[in-house]
Amino acid sequence: MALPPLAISIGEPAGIGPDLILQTYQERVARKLPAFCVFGDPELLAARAKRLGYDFPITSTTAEYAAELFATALPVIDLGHRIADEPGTLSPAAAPLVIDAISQSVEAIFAGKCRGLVTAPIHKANLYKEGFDFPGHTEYLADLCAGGGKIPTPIMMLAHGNHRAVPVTIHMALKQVFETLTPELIMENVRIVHHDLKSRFQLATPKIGVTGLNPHAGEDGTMGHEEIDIIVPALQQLREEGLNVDGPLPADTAFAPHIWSNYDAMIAMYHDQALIPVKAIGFDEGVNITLGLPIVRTSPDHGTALSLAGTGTASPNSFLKALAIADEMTQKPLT
Ligand SMILES: NC(=O)c1ccc[n+]([C@@H]2O[C@H](COP(=O)([O-])OP(=O)(O)OC[C@H]3O[C@@H](n4cnc5c(N)ncnc54)[C@H](O)[C@@H]3O)[C@@H](O)[C@H]2O)c1
Ligand SMILES: N[C@H](C(=O)O)[C@H](O)COP(=O)(O)O
Repeated sequence: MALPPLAISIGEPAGIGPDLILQTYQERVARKLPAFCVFGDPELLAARAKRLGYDFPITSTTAEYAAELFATALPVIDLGHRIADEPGTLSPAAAPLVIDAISQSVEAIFAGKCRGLVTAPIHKANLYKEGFDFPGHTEYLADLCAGGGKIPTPIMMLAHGNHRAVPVTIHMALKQVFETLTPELIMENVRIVHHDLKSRFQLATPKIGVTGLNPHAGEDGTMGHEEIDIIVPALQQLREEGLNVDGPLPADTAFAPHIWSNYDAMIAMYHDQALIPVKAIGFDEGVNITLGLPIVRTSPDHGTALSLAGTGTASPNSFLKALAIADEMTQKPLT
């Protein structure tokens, strides 16, 4: 039996998401891509396709028929929101489309109509203006996956090949990081990463590095106490549980490729500590993978790149990698 399609949420319509989706569909045969359907606005996609010179059909359908249609037309689940094709120009009116695309993709996955989600980039500030109450996809997806009165803890993992990095605190102001970090939060993150590396990446005995927070991992408490008070106790407890963890590693050297390569994942204390290395070694090829959820979700490692939207010059590489990883991950049972 044919696999259900992957869901793609359209992302910010003024950004490069629609361009990348169209370019990816155009390359479906050459790259032997898996079937996917877009949750979005078919008219917007048609207008962007015309602007970019693509002439394949774009058809409104339901997720059930998308895989069958995929060979002949780009299948779009029409969410009923009409947005003008104005690349580079943000409009708050796009927020309902962007948000519904994510939520309805998740609904289709839970209903077994789609098998995993690749998200095109959203413009976070544009959504906040319209009352979107989540810092990003990662936190919104956790909320959508809530069950039994519990919201799962989502983990943001950025991966460039086998170089994987995870921030313990995600989308928050730097000064909030100090109040948020606790041994419990670090342990919860490490346990989820350990679990998902085993179950989703077939790594039987994951080796995990954990960075410090302060310069030189605190230099024995002379440059900050979070290592001694928070990180070391967390690592001790995790070792007692049998996890293979090293740290606190000074964050400035932890991501040197010869050190990072010793670990299946490097866990850092805040967003930029973890994301800068992945984006620096290959902005074009990094993929954002959400762990800790009962669904598979991947995303390119870049944002909306408003100035490139509608120009046809945005690189599709990270988006293609995100699609490939979602395809691979959804062919193995999630445990
Ligand atoms: N997954 C997501 O939804 C996601 C990820 C990152 C950023 N964002 C959002 O995107 C918006 C813009 O963020 P930003 O400017 O910091 O980052 P950005 O990734 O959009 O752009 C950073 C730089 O990289 C370039 N760039 C980005 N993607 C490219 C591609 N595919 N090909 C060639 N060049 C590319 C841009 O032109 C720009 O110079 C923000 O609202 C941010 O929150 C969303
Ligand atoms: N922090 C991510 C990045 O910079 O690549 C990005 O904002 C995406 O976050 P979500 O996947 O939570 O939207």
